[in-house]
Amino acid sequence: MRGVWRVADVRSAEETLMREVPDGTLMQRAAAGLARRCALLLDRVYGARVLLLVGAGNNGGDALFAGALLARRGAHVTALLLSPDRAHPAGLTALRRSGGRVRTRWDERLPADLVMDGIVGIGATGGLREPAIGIVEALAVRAPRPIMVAVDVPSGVDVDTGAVPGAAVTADVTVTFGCLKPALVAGPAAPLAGHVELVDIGIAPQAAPALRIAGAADVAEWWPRLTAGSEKYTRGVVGIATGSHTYPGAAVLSTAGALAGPTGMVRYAGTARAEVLRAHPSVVAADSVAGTGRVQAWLCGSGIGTDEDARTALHDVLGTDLPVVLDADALTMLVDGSSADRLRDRDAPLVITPHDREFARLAGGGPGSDRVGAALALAARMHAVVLLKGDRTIVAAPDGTAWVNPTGTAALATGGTGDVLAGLLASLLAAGVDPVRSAVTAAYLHGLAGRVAAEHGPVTAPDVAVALREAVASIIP
Ligand SMILES: NC(=O)C1=CN([C@@H]2O[C@H](COP(=O)(O)OP(=O)(O)OC[C@H]3O[C@@H](n4cnc5c(N)ncnc54)[C@H](OP(=O)(O)O)[C@@H]3O)[C@@H](O)[C@H]2O)[C@@H](O)CC1
Ligand SMILES: [K+]
Repeated sequence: MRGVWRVADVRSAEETLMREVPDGTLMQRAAAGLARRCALLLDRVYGARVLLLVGAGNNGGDALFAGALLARRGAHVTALLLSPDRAHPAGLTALRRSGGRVRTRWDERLPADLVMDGIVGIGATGGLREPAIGIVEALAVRAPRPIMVAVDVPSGVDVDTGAVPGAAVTADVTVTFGCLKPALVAGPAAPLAGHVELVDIGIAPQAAPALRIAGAADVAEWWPRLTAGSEKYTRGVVGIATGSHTYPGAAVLSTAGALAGPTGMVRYAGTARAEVLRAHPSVVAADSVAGTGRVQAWLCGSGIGTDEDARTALHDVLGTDLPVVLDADALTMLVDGSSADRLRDRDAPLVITPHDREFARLAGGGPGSDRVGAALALAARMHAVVLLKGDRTIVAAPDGTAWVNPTGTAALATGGTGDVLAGLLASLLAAGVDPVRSAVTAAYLHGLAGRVAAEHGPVTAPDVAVALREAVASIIP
């Protein structure tokens, strides 16, 4: 698991360490790491043209010191000072001593193979300001486009939320210091960071992380293991109440997702029985939730519709004392409040998997640009684990912990992939995995499956279901 920390926690960790090391040490470590990464991005440092965009704070200081290191290796380094009176004095001296040049006016002709964005870092408030906006826009359309390296964070993003309040830098690479920050991994800011490289400068935040990122090792650890004594019932049985005559595909896809999971058996309940059995002969099918044998968790929602039968299915699922995943149509049915008493009376885990429009219906407004904050608020209100789908899917728990999924891919933005995800998630719950871990694991493997499927061309939801097995096999020993 990797942690992601907010600015206040980074600052406090920085202060702790600064009491132990000589002045300027952290900036020297940051600049050395930054210069090393920039050198790797350039074909050749000697003779390369490097442009530093230098703001008024320490972020600009990092850029100046890194520029000095590159200048010593023969790069032609020019620093453009955006607030000439406030540029980091020691950084400026170092750059000048190393042969770097300093400019205080933007000129379209300033050459650049690589641009270092040291406009603003964790001291940012609001979007970029002039003259930075004009300069960043001009560089973004320059041909050939220079390599854009953001120092610590892309300038212009809201570091704590990942919102992008105005103009911002789009980086190819962000070299960040000490620890990851929310804007590098979540919200609309995350894609602006490009490839994120972490430079260890010795800080170790003590606070709980604002966000967590699962890795393959976590997923492998959480996935239930088969033993010699395993049999279908001990592995868990998952119940799937999805799809209908009108939408049998949703039933087939969510069942496929469940079959890729760790449970030993899948029971289907609903009117798409025939289609499910044709596609997946190992499934045991019934017409209704009430008529289904014992299961350890339920998935209810996608393609089930909102008619009387669908309402009965939702009512019956929520009437159990089992973990439940609600998706799509089930979320729509929640909004009218008719299941409120059932929800209130439940102690068993509930996981909901909305996309933005479903989220808006449930929460009374869309997630906005603070997606983590919005997901956490809904989780607390509904006493449910919220898996908010997106390019960087968020998993938020009622206890205030939040995760962001690192494996997402745009290839998954196609109809039916959410059904596969929900099926897998329900299977993990039925196998006894804790609800947050189930949601994080399902999102992780679903993202990997999307990537695997995309290697073979345009992706459809059935491709993702097939690729899920390969994704599981690549992670689970
Ligand atoms: N933490 C660590 O361990 C280490 C941190 N280090 C580095 O220090 C950085 C933090 O430095 P910092 O605190 O000096 O703030 P910083 O980000 O340079 O910005 C402040 C200046 O920007 C301005 N400004 C604000 N918003 C703006 C906007 N939207 N658009 C334009 N300008 C804006 C603001 O102006 P003002 O509002 O005062 O007019 C103020 O002058 C950190 O990100 C990392 O790179 C490393 O060196 C070593 C270890
Ligand atoms: K920056």
